[in-house]
Amino acid sequence: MIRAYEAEAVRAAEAPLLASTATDELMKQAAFAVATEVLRELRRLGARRSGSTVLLLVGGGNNGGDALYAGGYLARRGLQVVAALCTDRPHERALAAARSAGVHVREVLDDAGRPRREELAVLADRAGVWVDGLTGIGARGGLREPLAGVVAALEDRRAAMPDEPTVVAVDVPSGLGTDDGTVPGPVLRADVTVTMGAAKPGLLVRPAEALAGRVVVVDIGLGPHLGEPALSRLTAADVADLLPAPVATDHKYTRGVLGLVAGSTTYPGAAVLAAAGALRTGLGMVRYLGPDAVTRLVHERFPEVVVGSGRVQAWALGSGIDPADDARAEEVRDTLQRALDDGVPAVLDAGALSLAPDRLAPTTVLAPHAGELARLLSARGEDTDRADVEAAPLAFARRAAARTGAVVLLKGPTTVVAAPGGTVLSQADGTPWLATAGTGDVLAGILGALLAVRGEDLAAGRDPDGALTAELAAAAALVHGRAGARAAGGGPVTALQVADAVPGVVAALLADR
Ligand SMILES: NC(=O)C1=CN([C@@H]2O[C@H](COP(=O)(O)OP(=O)(O)OC[C@H]3O[C@@H](n4cnc5c(N)ncnc54)[C@H](OP(=O)(O)O)[C@@H]3O)[C@@H](O)[C@H]2O)[C@@H](O)CC1
Ligand SMILES: [K+]
Repeated sequence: MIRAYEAEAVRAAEAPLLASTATDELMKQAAFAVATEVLRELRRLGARRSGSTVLLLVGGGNNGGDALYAGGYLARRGLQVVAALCTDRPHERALAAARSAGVHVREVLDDAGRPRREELAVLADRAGVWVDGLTGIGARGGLREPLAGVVAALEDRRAAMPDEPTVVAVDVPSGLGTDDGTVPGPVLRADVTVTMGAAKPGLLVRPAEALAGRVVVVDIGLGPHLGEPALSRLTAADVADLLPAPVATDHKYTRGVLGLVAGSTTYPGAAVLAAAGALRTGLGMVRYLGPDAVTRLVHERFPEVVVGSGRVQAWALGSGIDPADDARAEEVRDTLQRALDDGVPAVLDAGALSLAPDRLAPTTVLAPHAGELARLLSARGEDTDRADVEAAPLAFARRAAARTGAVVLLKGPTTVVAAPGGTVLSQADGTPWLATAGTGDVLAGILGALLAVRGEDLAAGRDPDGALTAELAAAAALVHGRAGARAAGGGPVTALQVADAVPGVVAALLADR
């Protein structure tokens, strides 16, 4: 599990260590890790960058101190290091250490405190690696001047350079929404982010995540002082632990039965895709409820699907359903109400989202994309649209979970899952090729199967804050993403191919357990 902590929690965890260690000890550890990563990048870049300098971008806080100490280590290794001071109050001890190690220091603000763009451009052009120590977790809101101007000038310069430099961010890319994953203003996009003590939520959710590059977490001993994470990301090992493999005494009812209300005469394929997702994930049985024509199509593909109602451990409702079809809408509403009354978990996507009652259960998963989430909240009196959600998916997933009392799985290039009890997860396991019709139906099937096989652990109030439900939703996103990547193999992929790749993914996850 990758655990991410907000700036305040990291500060609180640092406090006892700062009190008990010598001056700048933690900062030197952090700086050493940054220097190590810079050297690794230079090695990776090889001869192309030999003789090039390292440019330190130094702000007025401890983040700039990290960069200066890192520069000192690099200068002692024989590299040409230039520190561009973007503040009139640099960290004094770190600056002295950098100077005595041979770092060249340049002031890049004029007397009025504005960035000297030409001088900055010359320094930027000469450097193969930029170390971004402008601001870290101490910054609040979008970057102010002069740092906003410094970042804008550097981004302009980078765009004009034939050979882009490698940018190594100290702790977080400067300007990024550390806690909320937003991009509130100019941000210096990084290729590598060396983050201290623990990951931060903004490094694991869009849109900020896309500007952080590869994230390296440096252990500076905060572990015992950190509490509950603000956000987590499941690894393959975590997902393997969540998947119960069948045992010899299992039969189809103990393995879990999923009830599927999906597909319509307008979108019959959605039922096939959701069934495929569920069956390929592995469960005892799928029961299908739908129109005859769709049932025939499902049966042609999957004769093992059982038609008609009966006992189930979970429901998947909504894929390919037109909420304007009154009879079908009624069926979804009735089924959902019974599930809620009986404490049976359910996943709702597509057509079922607009049919959900105001309040749901923590074992109900709503699986919207950004536009659907905006409509869901708008229907509950909030004035919001797709662009708002895409700009702050973490905040909106949380808000929707709080508002509905359900787990919310917000689909996107990174999937955000929020539970009403506060658990939040994000998964980025897929491939852009997954943005194609029908893959959402497959995801609903995968998640439906996971809810069914873990149905006993979710039944009748056993997951009161939605924490396990949220983990299963995140696990479904991982399985779906990996299946997409496996099926795509770097090229286009269709939804049914994604479903067909799921058994291989599940087998690989279980084999590594
Ligand atoms: N403590 C330690 O030993 C350790 C600390 N560590 C490191 O310290 C970092 C945190 O350092 P920090 O708390 O000094 O804050 P930091 O991120 O440098 O920013 C403060 C500077 O930014 C400025 N500023 C603020 N908002 C701004 C804005 N919107 N736009 C523009 N400027 C803005 C603010 O200016 P001011 O508001 O004072 O005018 C001030 O100059 C952390 O990320 C990690 O790298 C680790 O290595 C572990 C050991
Ligand atoms: K930074």
